[in-house]
Amino acid sequence: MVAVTLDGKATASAVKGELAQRIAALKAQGITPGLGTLLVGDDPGSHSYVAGKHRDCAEVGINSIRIDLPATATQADVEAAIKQLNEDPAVTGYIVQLPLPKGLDEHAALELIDPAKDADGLHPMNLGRLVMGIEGELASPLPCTPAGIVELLSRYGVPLAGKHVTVVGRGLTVGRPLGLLLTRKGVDATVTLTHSRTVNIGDDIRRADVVVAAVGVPHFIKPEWVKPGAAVLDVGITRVENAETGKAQLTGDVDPAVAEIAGHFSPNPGGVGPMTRAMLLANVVKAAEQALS
Ligand SMILES: Nc1nc(=O)c2c([nH]1)NC[C@@H]1CN(c3ccc(C(=O)N[C@@H](CCC(=O)O)C(=O)O)cc3)C=[N+]21
Repeated sequence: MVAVTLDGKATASAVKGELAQRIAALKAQGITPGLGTLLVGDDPGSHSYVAGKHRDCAEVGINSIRIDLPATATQADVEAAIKQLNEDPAVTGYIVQLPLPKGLDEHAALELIDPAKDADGLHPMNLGRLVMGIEGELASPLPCTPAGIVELLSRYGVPLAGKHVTVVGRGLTVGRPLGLLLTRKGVDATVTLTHSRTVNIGDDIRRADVVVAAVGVPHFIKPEWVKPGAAVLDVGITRVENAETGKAQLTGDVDPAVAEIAGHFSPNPGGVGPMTRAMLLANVVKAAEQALS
C-alpha cells in the first residue's frame, strides 16, 4: 500500500486563499492586520522560518513588522523589544521565535507578551484557557502547529473522534498543546503523549490510528511500529549535514519506509510546516477581526 500524501503546501494555499478574502473585508473597513516577529540570534533554521512567515504575509496582504536582535542580546533587550511590539498599533499579533539563544529566559519572555497579541497561543494565560476549554469570545488563539495538524487531517477527511492518537514528543510548541487540542470536546480523540522516557514506545505507536512525530530525532519512527493504514504526520525536523556535499539537509522524524505502511502520510518538508505558517496568519486575522467587534 502507498499512503495518501497529506499535502500541507497545497492545503496551506487553500487556507491562505480563504484568509485573503477576510483580509480584504478588514481592509474595506480601514484595518490592515499586521504580524510581528522577534528573532534573536543567528540560527539558520530560525532565520529561514521567519523569512517564510514574512513571505506569507506579503502574499496574503498582511503587514509585517520584523525585529531582529543579535546573538549577544540580553534579557533586557529582548524584553524591551516585546514591550515595543505590545505597544505598536500596527502589530495585530506577533511571535517570539523559539528557541531563544542559551542564557535567555523563554518563559519570562512569553509571560510579557500581551495575551491579545499572542499569535502563537503560547502565553500562559492562553495556554490556561486552552486547558480550561474556554470557547467563544475569550477562547485562546490556538498554538499554530497543533492547529495546523488538526486542520490538515480534517481537510483530508481523516477522522479523529474516538480514534487513538499517539503523540511522540512533549515540547511546548507541538506535543504538549497538541494533546490538549486533540482531547477537546468536538475533536474527541484519545491521546497517548509519549516522550524520551517512555518505555516500549513501539507498543504505544502500534496502537495508534494517528501518529504525530515531533521529537527532532532523524528517522526515529520505524515502519514496524506503525499499524497498517494509520495516518502518520512527520513534524520534527533536523538539519543534517550531507557528508559528501557538506550542505545542510532537512531530515524528518519518520523513516521514509513508513510511507509504504501508512494510510496517510505527511511529508517533511511540505507537510505540517506550511500549515503551521497558515495557522499563524489565521490567528493574526482573527485577532484583527476581534479587535474590530
Ligand atoms: N514561537 C515560535 N512559533 C513557531 O511556530 C515556531 C517557533 N517558535 N520555532 C521553530 C518552530 C518551527 N516552525 C516551522 C514553521 C514552518 C516551517 C515550514 O514552513 N517548513 C517548510 C520548509 C521550510 C524550509 O525549507 O526551511 C516545509 O515544511 O515545507 C517549518 C518549521 C515554527 N516554529
